[in-house]
Amino acid sequence: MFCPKCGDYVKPRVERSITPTGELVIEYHCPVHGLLETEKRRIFGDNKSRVDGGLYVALEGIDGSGKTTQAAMLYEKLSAEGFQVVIVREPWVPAIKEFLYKHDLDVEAEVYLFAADRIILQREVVLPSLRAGKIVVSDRSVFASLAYQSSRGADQDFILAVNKSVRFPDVVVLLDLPVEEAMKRLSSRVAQTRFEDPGYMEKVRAKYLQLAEEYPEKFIVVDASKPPEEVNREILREIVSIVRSRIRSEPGER
Ligand SMILES: Nc1ncnc2c1ncn2[C@@H]1O[C@H](COP(=O)(O)OP(=O)(O)OP(=O)(O)O)[C@@H](O)[C@H]1O
Ligand SMILES: Cc1cn([C@H]2C[C@H](O)[C@@H](COP(=O)(O)O)O2)c(=O)[nH]c1=O
Repeated sequence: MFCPKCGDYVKPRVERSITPTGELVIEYHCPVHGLLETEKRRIFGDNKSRVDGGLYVALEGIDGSGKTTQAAMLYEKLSAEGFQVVIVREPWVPAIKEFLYKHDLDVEAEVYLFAADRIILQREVVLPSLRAGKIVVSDRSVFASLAYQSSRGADQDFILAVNKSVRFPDVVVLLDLPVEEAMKRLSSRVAQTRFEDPGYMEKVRAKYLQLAEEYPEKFIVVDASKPPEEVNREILREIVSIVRSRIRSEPGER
């Protein structure tokens, strides 16, 4: 892509996001001079395929592992395949998120706040969407609490007990990435959170890999250091094969 400020072609950094009204926004950034071009696409199509009981897919991984990027790509591809897809993100409630980011809390208080936020999100969006046969792609889930808060010393059984009324995802895609690589990716961000400390992230990464062994029926571990399209192809292959076994088509449709 051409950058007028560089006066040359550059390999852009691509950021994808989804607006609440269902538009896919793709931004192309020059690595030196920032935003070059914004592309907007409507991605709500005539999607009729329902998945029996819905499918709750969580994207997990340390900060900067590419969850948001992959969520947007999954939305785009699964919608194009004719599925109804809903994207959500934890933390969900802005006031809870702001409080958690601002204050260095006692870890058990942190567990309660993340769980309260999750319960609100599930009642408001996740559970009704699953009942309607939609695919819910969630940027983080209860497994984030199991990885992050236990890495700060919270007991795993305590975290499970606090989250006892929470629905667990059907599938957890763990985007596994070395911390050094994640920190490089995050360095271009203006605001970094108190959670993005390399030593802490090493513990969190190890905990996620341990959880993948504890819950092998749920976890798909993906090498997130590959290019985004390649990572997405791998995730999509797994999700589509699960979804195909659960499709409920409307009469006269696919
Ligand atoms: N596979 C990839 N290879 C290289 N860069 C990537 C890849 N995936 C995402 N990125 C870039 O890394 C940065 C972080 O990605 P993204 O925001 O998707 O991560 P995240 O896991 O959602 O982070 P956070 O948990 O902090 O919100 C972005 O600049 C994104 O463009
Ligand atoms: C759900 C959840 C999240 N966290 C941490 C993990 C991240 O560092 C932040 C969320 O940041 P993001 O950039 O918006 O993904 O919160 C956590 O510690 N425990 C949880 O349960």
